[in-house]
Amino acid sequence: MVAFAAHTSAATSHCSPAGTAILLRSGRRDFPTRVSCSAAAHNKTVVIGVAADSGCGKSTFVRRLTSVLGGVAEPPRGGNPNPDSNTLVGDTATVLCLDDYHSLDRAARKARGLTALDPRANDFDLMYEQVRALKDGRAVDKPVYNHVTGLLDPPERVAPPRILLIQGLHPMCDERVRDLLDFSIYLDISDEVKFAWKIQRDIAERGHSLESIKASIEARKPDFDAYIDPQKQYADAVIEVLPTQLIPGDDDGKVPRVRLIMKEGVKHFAPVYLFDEGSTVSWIPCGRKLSCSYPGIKFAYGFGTYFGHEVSVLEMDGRFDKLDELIYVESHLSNLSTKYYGEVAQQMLTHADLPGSNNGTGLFQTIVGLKIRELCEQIVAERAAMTADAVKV
Ligand SMILES: Nc1ncnc2c1ncn2[C@@H]1O[C@H](COP(=O)(O)OP(=O)(O)OP(=O)(O)O)[C@@H](O)[C@H]1O
Ligand SMILES: O=C(CO)[C@H](O)[C@H](O)COP(=O)(O)O
Repeated sequence: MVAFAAHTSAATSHCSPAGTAILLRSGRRDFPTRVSCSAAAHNKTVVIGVAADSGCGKSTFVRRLTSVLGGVAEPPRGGNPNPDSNTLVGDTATVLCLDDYHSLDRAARKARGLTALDPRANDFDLMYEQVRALKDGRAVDKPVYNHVTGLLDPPERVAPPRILLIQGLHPMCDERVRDLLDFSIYLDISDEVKFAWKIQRDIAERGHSLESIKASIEARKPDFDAYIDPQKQYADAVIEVLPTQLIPGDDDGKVPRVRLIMKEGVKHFAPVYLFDEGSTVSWIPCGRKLSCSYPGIKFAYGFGTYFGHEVSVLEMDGRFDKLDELIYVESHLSNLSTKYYGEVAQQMLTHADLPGSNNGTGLFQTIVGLKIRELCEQIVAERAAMTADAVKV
């Protein structure tokens, strides 16, 4: 049986260095922060936050999520779009990358000896003002951080969408921004797996050396521990990725053990369960209906506490051999928020090319995407009913 370890209950870490960061303003204040009215009604935009360190799967998760929400989210078009924009705009959802709120460009960070993870390199006041404006139905002129040049480009206009996804290093760091979120997710990748993913990507795609990758991870680690990692205590759902326990000593991340930690009591979010809600289950599905090559697959489900919150935890260790057999696993899970039988399996097959599609990272990202779709639909329906009631009165 897998132990669902309790985490420390006290929230001792803070995202801003003692008494300073979030009120610091930078040269970025020259950027226009004006907002303008649009047709969207007050507080109609649902805001979802996705937090993780760099290279930990935020973009992959957002791709799965926007696919579940419907339509394709693409870089902005029309006007004079910035080809290096970080924004994605779809029929239902707009995705903002919070790197756009870096207040110091690459050279200024280097000169001041700060990493992009440090709140002093980011403008949380502007982030709050603009997320608030979008949530209230007002368009904003949002700055653009250019990852190619490392410079701050002129702002781009963002209209209020039905669903706003804010993804990046700090969606839950500033209390004011955190309070605007209708739901939040933290992607918690263990050091061993993060290192393995980064090596695979940065050596294969970016030509970096092993030593430079190690050095860059080490350099960011103190700020990661101080400002990024503490956000997980606020998340409604956490996807934790750890080395497998099926192969002793294995830590290359190719066979991950993935835990979906779901807070109890979150409005519009009923945690997923395996077999029987409220029980403790360990399940090896390999056999006639699910092919498993070495080292096999093991699921677990149970309860625990996470930073003082009651949570339920679904865990998968191992890899799928054949994605088209996934429906067997799906049929044993409940509260999936699917619209038809087999929707999880179908989504996984559609995105079979994305990283993690053959293991618990892809499975749990897909499930969280479906839960978020239902949550958004319920919030929109609830607000519409409240508006209708107010009109009657
Ligand atoms: N589930 C996964 N399994 C294996 N590798 C993964 C997984 N998710 C992400 N990766 C690796 O990490 C890389 C970065 O993923 P992704 O672009 O989704 O992360 P990100 O957090 O958006 O990164 P960045 O902040 O650097 O833009 C991928 O190219 C892949 O190499
Ligand atoms: O953490 C990051 C993205 O999530 C980047 O490191 C950060 O945005 C700084 O960018 P650059 O690599 O262009 O200096």
